[in-house]
Amino acid sequence: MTEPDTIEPLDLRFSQAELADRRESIVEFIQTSVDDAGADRAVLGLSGGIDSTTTATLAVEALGADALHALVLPGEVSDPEHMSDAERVATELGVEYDVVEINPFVDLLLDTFGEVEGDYRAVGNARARTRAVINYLVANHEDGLVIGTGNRTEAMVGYFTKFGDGAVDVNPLGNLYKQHVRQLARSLGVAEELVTKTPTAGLWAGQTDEEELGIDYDTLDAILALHVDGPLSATATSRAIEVDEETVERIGDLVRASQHKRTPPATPPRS
Ligand SMILES: Nc1ncnc2c1ncn2[C@@H]1O[C@H](COP(=O)(O)OP(=O)(O)OC[C@H]2O[C@@H]([n+]3cccc(C(=O)O)c3)[C@H](O)[C@@H]2O)[C@@H](O)[C@H]1O
Ligand SMILES: Nc1ncnc2c1ncn2[C@@H]1O[C@H](COP(=O)(O)OP(=O)(O)OP(=O)(O)O)[C@@H](O)[C@H]1O
Ligand SMILES: [Mg+2]
Repeated sequence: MTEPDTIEPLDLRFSQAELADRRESIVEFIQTSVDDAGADRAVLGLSGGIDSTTTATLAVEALGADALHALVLPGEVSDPEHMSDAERVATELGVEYDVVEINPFVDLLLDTFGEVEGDYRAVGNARARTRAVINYLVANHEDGLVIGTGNRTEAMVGYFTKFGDGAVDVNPLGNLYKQHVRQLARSLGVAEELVTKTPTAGLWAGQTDEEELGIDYDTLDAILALHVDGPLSATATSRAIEVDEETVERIGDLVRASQHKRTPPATPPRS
């Protein structure tokens, strides 16, 4: 286990005792969610990334390998190495998994709406929503819950596709910042190359989260913890972690603008 000595600009990692508590409560949460829903099993998309690897590992701890069905869903722009990492994770965890190519579904959309071709955001989000359709097909058929992999960092800035990878029944990692996910993954024995792999949504060629967001995850975690979830003003946050105030304000704007993704669809008042 190769943990860095410290994390800049703000080390938010848990103590070993806190981490053990979090792990226990997440495992219990998965068990209770499936039990309370009267479900038999759980379905989860595996991408070869750290969020889905960690979630799958905890889901197996909670439910047993026999109760998890993993779906590896490559698309035209998926990195084949990530897909083989996903298959390796499923095999090592001993869970049933299917590999389903999403290209035919997405191609059908592009054949029908030719003008969308080249709109990488619209097409990328359609890839994420196609995966959601497949996850729910299997969940319906097997009386399963769809287990989400979203963490607090991406949820807060709306860095997910509405009704795409955001279309899930529960989010076990939803209260963890990205650096917590890495810490938890290491403690679970997830391979270091998966922990340190560059995070990518894999929605278009060459996409990386940090490049698209324009900020690295450790700085983003710090701004969320101090300013958005915490009491510090933008100015005080900027002083505390030596990030310019515009960046802190920009993150605050992303949180406000993505509120619609974290709440049920709005309706007009009843009277
Ligand atoms: N104020 C408002 N109230 C109600 N609805 C509102 C709205 N503003 C937009 N909308 C709706 O929301 C839509 C935009 O949301 P959405 O379709 O999600 O699209 P959008 O947020 O533009 O794109 C998704 C973002 O998440 C990233 N992503 C996606 C999937 C996975 C990951 C990852 O980390 O793995 C990251 C992706 O790279 C991209 O940056 C609009 O087209 C509109 O329909
Ligand atoms: N090719 C894929 N096959 C199956 N599921 C996928 C695929 N790509 C994305 N997903 C699902 O969408 C989720 C969101 O992607 P996201 O990139 O945020 O997480 P990750 O890939 O697990 O980790 P990282 O953020 O480090 O890349 C994934 O965790 C996974 O459940
Ligand atoms: Mg990813």
